[in-house]
Formats: sequence, C-alpha cells, structure tokens
Amino acid sequence: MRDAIEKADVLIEALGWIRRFRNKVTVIKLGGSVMENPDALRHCLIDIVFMETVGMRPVVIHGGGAAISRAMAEAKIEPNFIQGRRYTDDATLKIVEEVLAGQVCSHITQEVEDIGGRAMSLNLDPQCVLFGERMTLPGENGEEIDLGHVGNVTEVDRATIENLCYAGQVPIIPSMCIDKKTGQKLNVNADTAANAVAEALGAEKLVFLSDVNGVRTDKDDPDTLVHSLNREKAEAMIKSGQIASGMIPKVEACLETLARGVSKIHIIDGRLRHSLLLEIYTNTGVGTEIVL
Ligand SMILES: Nc1ncnc2c1ncn2[C@@H]1O[C@H](COP(=O)(O)OP(=O)(O)O)[C@@H](O)[C@H]1O
Ligand SMILES: CC(=O)N[C@@H](CCC(=O)OP(=O)(O)O)C(=O)O
Repeated sequence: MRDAIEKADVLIEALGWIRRFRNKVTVIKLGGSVMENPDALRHCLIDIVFMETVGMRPVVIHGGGAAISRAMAEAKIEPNFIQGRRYTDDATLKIVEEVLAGQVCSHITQEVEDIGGRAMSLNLDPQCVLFGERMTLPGENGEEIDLGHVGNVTEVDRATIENLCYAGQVPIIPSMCIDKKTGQKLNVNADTAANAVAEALGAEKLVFLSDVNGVRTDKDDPDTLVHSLNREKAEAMIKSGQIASGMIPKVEACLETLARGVSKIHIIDGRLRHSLLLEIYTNTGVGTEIVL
C-alpha cells in the first residue's frame, strides 16, 4: 500500500510539469550514436510515447551517422568528414537514403508502434517535409569547400508536422531534404535539421539525445561536463579543439537557433535511462544547456 501511495505521489509531483508542457512542441533529435544501443533507443522511445500520452507534442528528427558509415564500409567506400559533415558523392547519397530514409526511419516508427504509441515516418517518398539547398563550407582562406550532395534546410512543411501532432501521432523525420528547384535529394547533418525544424515549429524545447552526457571540456572525461554553455565559451572551445568532430555542427546550430527564438536547448545522454523525462519533468535537468 505504501509503495502504491509513493507512486501516486510521484505522479502528482509531475502534474505541474505536465500542465506546463501540455500542447507544446518538443523537438527531439535522436543521434546515431545512441541508436547504436537498442536498449537505450527503446527507453528513449518509451519516454517519447509517455510525453505524447500526457499531451505534449514530441517531434523526432533522427540521424544515423554510425549506420551510414557501416554501410559505406560494406560497400568499400571510405567516409570523408569535413568539419563534422560527410562528403556525399552519388554512391554515398544512395547509401545515405537507404539507411536514413529507409531502414532507420522505418525501424524507429515500428518501435514506437510496438511500444503502443502512434508514429508516422516522414521519409522522402512519398512524404517529404524538409526542403533545402546545396551548401558549401568556408575554407581557411575564404575559399568554398564543396561537400557534394549536402544541404541545408531552408523550408519546413509545418502544417503536415503539426497536423500529425494534433492527431496524436509522433512524426519521425530523417535528416535528408529535397531541393525543390532541381528535385535533388540532399544529405543534411541531423543536428542542423533538428534545429531547422525546432525553429520552424516555434518549439518550446529542443533536446539532443547523444552518447555523451553533454559538452565536456575533456571530451573523454564525463566528469568535465559543462552544465551551461554560452556562445563565447563555445567558440573558444571549438577554436582550442576541446569541442571537436560531430559536436561542432551540433553546438554551432544550437547557437543559431537560440538567436532565432527557440527558448531551451539541451544536449543529454540518451543512454541514461529516462534522461528525457528527467530533463523535462524535473527542476535540475541533466546534461548541457546551451544559452546565448
Ligand atoms: N567537447 C566535447 N564534449 C563531448 N563530446 C564531444 C566533444 N567534442 C567532440 N565530441 C564527440 O561528439 C560526439 C557526439 O556527436 P555526434 O558524433 O554527432 O553524435 P550524435 O550521433 O549523438 O549526434 C561524442 O560521441 C564525442 O565523441
Ligand atoms: C551531411 C552529414 O554529415 N550528414 C549526416 C547525416 C546523419 C547524421 O547527422 O547522423 P548523426 O546525428 O548520427 O551524426 C551523415 O551523413 O552522417
């Protein structure tokens, strides 16, 4: 009896948070790294189904970088990353589409359904909600670095995503877009895609589920977690090399999105059980909060 009363107490404690986030959109980016761990992925999806059930509106954007690299190795193609982005030629794009819009998107959608939620995959065919254009990166001497079929999201089909949320479905979006002018499919860094969607939807929160507990001053030491990261500190850490690889586009995109109105952005460890619920339904929060 005592146990049951304690459980009811916990539910009541969450009531204030549930009310606060009711009907508010939270964009959740599922990183390829956390998806490498099936148990962690399942628990993240259970939390997402919980959120939807209590009236929040979760929208999922996923990557799958590790799975793409594995498929490339099988095809004997060497991955080439430039400033955290994958150089994408024709053969690589074919693999990216098969893995992201095909396997990963279907897998997540099916898992949500298996857990008892309702999900809709918004992969490129037949339903695409992300549109964009080819991008380049600035080189050290001001020259443009070509990335092949890599794009930036410039337009989001907000109505389709919101209609699904209102209908109680969780939209599952892979990090690819279509160039409306040319019809060309483009590979998009999943962190920048998540930021574009959060901004377009005016999301209350954007949460990155990764395989690290947040941004660290020593990337290999979890005890060096930075709880709150502002622009000045982030830029210094990128320059010094403390923030490296996939963390560079993640942090850069977060800073841009904050400047455009999404109020809360967090990078948390998707392998920590219920990290998503802890982030949303407790005062203390977990991981790194990015602030301006
Ligand atoms: N300063 C840092 N703090 C934490 N992780 C870092 C840092 N710099 C680089 N990383 C790397 O960034 C990775 C997370 O980014 P990424 O590979 O894009 O993962 P995800 O698939 O979750 O988006 C970590 O696994 C870590 O190796
Ligand atoms: C252009 C670019 O780099 N695209 C990424 C898309 C997937 C991704 O970002 O996945 P994670 O979130 O797991 O890193 C890639 O090809 O790996």
